[in-house]
Amino acid sequence: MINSIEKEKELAAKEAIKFINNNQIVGLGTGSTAAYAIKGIGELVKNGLKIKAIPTSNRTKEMAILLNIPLIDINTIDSIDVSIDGADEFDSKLNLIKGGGGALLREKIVASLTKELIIIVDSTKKVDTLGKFKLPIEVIPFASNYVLKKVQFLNGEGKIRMLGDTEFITDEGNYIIDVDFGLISDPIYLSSKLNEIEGIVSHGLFIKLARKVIMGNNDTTISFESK
Ligand SMILES: O=C(CO)[C@H](O)[C@H](O)COP(=O)(O)O
Repeated sequence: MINSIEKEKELAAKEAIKFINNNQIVGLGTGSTAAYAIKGIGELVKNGLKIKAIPTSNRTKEMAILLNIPLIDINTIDSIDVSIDGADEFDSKLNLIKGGGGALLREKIVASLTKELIIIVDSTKKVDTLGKFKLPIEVIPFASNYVLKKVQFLNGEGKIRMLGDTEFITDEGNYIIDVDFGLISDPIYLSSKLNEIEGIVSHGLFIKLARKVIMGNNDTTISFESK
């Protein structure tokens, strides 16, 4: 039996894939919610949809290959028509925290190249103020201690993400530091301060990137559009 949160993820994904059209370049997100969309896109491709896709992680790439979704090299295109990805939190301005799955760097690059970024979530991801979910920050391993110290000056308490006894390593060979900033009242300010710190490759604050958030809500979906 599929539980209600999984149902919400699946409903949001099914709604989002309706926005994909023939001959588009499509960004494929990472995570359990994005996986429902990728599965749905696989079905559409099987039934004749012609797209070229750009995966945001090695995991997603493997899934796309298994589903025979044609891929294209991101370095050969100028823009992406539509991307579908998940999020760890979103607020009423459609600012996001992403990176729970550790793919934020490629996700943010894909999001930045995308004309229409559609975020799909279950109803637990909607917040008044971002920050209950610790902010993932991708750092080069050489700078991890330096960045831990620097985020303290921004009132952040960080920990290097571990996988068992060793550091979690991203697809780009970096570490993730998960930082508790408390509630983030000014995500634009925090984002700009983090962008100034040497050694941070990317962070999970996605500001003004999402066009639309589709949230599963019990047996239906609710869409939030950016203004
Ligand atoms: O940002 C992400 C991966 O880096 C995911 O989109 C985010 O963590 C949400 O994942 P899920 O859909 O499994 O809750």
